[in-house]
Amino acid sequence: MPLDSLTLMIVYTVNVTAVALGLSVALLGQGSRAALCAQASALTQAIGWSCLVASGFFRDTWGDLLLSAPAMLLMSLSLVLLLQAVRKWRGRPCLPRRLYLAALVMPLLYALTFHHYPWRVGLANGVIGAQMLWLAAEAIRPGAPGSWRWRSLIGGSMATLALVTLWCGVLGAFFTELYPTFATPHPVNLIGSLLNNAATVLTGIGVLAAYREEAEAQLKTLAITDGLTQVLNRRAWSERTELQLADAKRYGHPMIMLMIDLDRFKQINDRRGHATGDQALQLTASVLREELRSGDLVGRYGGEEFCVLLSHTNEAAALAFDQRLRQRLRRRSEQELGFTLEYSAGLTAHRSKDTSLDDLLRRADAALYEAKRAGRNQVVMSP
Ligand SMILES: Nc1nc2c(ncn2[C@@H]2O[C@H](COP(=O)(O)OP(=O)(O)OP(=O)(O)O)[C@@H](O)[C@H]2O)c(=O)[nH]1
Repeated sequence: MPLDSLTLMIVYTVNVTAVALGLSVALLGQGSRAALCAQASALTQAIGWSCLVASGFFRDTWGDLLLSAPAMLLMSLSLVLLLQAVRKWRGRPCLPRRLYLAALVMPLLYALTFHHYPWRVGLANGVIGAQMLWLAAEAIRPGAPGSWRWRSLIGGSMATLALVTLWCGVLGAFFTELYPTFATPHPVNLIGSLLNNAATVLTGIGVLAAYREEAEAQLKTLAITDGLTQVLNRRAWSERTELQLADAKRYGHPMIMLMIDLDRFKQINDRRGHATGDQALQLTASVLREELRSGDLVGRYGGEEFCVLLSHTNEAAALAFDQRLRQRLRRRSEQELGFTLEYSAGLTAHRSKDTSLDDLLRRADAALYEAKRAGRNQVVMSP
């Protein structure tokens, strides 16, 4: 029995609606902007296809125009939304808002040229096919985050659909008698409908896989980050420092550890409130991040105590770093908090006979204690 193009399209519309509803149930309220874009994309696509199939029952009447032009708008919009989701998942900047307006241009031209079949079919399929190609390229392009699993599902589906859609456009524009309506039982329509069905399911799975990856990455970041200051927490800092120290031992790089403790922090809390104390900690972390180089490590070691590992650094450079840090913290705290933040620090260099991180921590801690005892607001180097 030959395949019936219209039935395939109706089945496809049911399928795309089911995927859209399924994604909404699975992802709604998960707090990911990319997942929200992907859900909105699936819903607009489902409504768009419903309009397009319905328009087939009003061929060449006002009803046809009133249903198929919005269908083009929704399909184009759906691809822009999925493109935004993929870009977010790949850590790329969002596209400008005017792109959403650009999605209006094709449906407008489609409506204006509605009575010129080759034009409108060529235009609509050409633009939608090009959008699919862009989306496929964005998913597949190397050099940005994202596992090959979801990228190949979304990229592969979009690339395949782009070819079919562009081919429909060529047939409609240049071989109109072979392709008089989108429901013509032409092989490209039949194959297109089957591929659309498969691609919708695969894209839906790709979206779920991308969201899962995003959620996993967020959990990993949460597990290693101090919630208040956004620097490494004690465990993550210690683990990474151990690795760097092992490297330093093997290759003989100079390494410095600096233990920093804010001065009279209890007074700040008592006099200005805990919220100001928290702001002071956040400011200190921000100043530390600004001063550090990419290979250095900073972690929150305790309440108002930070540990810094300066790699490829000798004592003189570490003392210069301490001076810069002190000045910047003083300037920014006066500007942003309205009082001066100061700290004491203990500094020690990595030695070849150190057996573990604890050896450095012990010396840095003793030096810090000396700095406090000597009147605070200074750095003491371990002998
Ligand atoms: N606001 C705020 N305070 C914290 C946090 N963690 C620890 N603290 C406070 O930090 C203060 C540390 O006080 P102390 O150990 O006496 O140290 P200090 O007042 O800085 O005195 P010195 O170190 O001798 O200069 C305590 O009052 C803690 O409650 C935090 O996350 N937020």
